[in-house]
Amino acid sequence: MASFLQLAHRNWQIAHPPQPAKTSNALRVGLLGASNIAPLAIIIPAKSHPEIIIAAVAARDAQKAQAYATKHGIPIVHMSYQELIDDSSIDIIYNPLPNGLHFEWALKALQAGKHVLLEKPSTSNAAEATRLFRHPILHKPNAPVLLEAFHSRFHPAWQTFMSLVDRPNITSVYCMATLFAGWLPNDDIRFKYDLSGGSLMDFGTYGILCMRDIMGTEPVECIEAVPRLMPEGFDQDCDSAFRGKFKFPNGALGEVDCDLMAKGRWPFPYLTSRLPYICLPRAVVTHKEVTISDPGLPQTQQHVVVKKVTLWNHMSPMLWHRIDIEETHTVREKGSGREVKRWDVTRHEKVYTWAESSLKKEGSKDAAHWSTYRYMLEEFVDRIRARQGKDAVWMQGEESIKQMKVIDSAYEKAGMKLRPSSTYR
Ligand SMILES: NC(=O)C1=CN([C@@H]2O[C@H](COP(=O)(O)OP(=O)(O)OC[C@H]3O[C@@H](n4cnc5c(N)ncnc54)[C@H](OP(=O)(O)O)[C@@H]3O)[C@@H](O)[C@H]2O)C=CC1
Ligand SMILES: O=C1OC[C@@H](O)[C@H](O)[C@H]1O
Repeated sequence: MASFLQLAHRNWQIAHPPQPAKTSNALRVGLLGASNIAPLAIIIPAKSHPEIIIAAVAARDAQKAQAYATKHGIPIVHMSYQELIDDSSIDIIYNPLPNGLHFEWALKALQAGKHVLLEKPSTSNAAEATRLFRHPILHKPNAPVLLEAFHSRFHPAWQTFMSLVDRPNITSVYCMATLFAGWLPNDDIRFKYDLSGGSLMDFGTYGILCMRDIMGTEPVECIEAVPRLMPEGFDQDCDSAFRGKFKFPNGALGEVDCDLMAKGRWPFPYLTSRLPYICLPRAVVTHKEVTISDPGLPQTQQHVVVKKVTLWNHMSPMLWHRIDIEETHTVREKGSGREVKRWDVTRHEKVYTWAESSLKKEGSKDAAHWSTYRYMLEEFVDRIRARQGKDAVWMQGEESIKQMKVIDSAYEKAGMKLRPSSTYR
């Protein structure tokens, strides 16, 4: 009961953060589109950031833009995306348009001298990502800041989980996320090929990022790719689910499993004490057996450990998460290999703020109401102000390119078309 109240309180705080006064030089953000995600991803996080003002919104439909602005207290409404980008009072453009419009509107915003917070996946494919992140505009003095908004990696739970992984000894990584069928309509932007949809482009991007981050290197090859296409009558170039297996240079395997129309894999309404875990998004890392020093043992015996580390709810750890560290210890005879004894040790960690982490983050001002998006916003502003600390978390443009290369490789392995490139230059 106490932990349920804590969970409810934490989530209430995230939705209702404190609202300190804005500084006189606060950065002004313009929103492209009256999107579903902006309230969670930037409008609410901005409330508690003294240096961020949500100043303007533009939507294709003026009435929709006006209604959105009124609902969220946004002072300026623009009649078109271009008008927003041309607004000289705006410093930052937040781009949560459908994936297929990310490249064009991010580049237009950069060309207008704006910083850009760009929703994931950054672009439609690796060719676009390369053009965008290696654009000369980003490599001149005082270049604007461009960030692919992979919010989850900014959270201390993810960083702490990563510190528990023993990279050289990883044998496999499994990242999964599902959404039950019916949550998204069949004509959602995520299921339209022309808008660069697909489950791999959506939930799958988190899995790919987690896998790459955990491994700390790039896969050599996508060795298996199993898409489930949209139902008949809908866009058959789009995957509603995707499972991809990747081989890494040290032989380790990575598997990404995502489903935006899951049936029978979601626990509701058959909740039992065990089931809630079954379909929760998670990242699981298994390691090979390692020998550890155990001075209490006779010379003829050895002590080995196999470790598995799981982060439950890796995409939205601020709502709830748990890190499981499970170790299987074995003592065996060196010569014969005979097992002398075996036991399991399991511990759990929860890390909602840096103060709860075994890692330290110098100068962090975080608080219990910070979501993954709020952590990211802090780093984004610090980067714009050129005051990022030595422990700064970031997503480099080159990583965004690698991310899209892995996605492309999986679509190619599945025999599917790559998502279409924009003709904008
Ligand atoms: N970081 C995160 O946690 C999340 C990120 N995302 C990402 O954010 C982006 C948007 O997702 P979400 O907010 O759910 O999407 P929405 O369905 O709300 O679409 C976003 C906006 O796209 C605009 N749009 C422009 N052209 C089209 C078109 N042809 N068809 C439909 N919409 C169009 C609409 O703008 P207008 O108002 O002008 O009509 C709409 O407001 C995606 O890239 C997604 O991957 C999504 C959810 C979570
Ligand atoms: O990024 C995302 O996170 C939350 C999901 O519901 C959504 O489909 C996805 O775009």
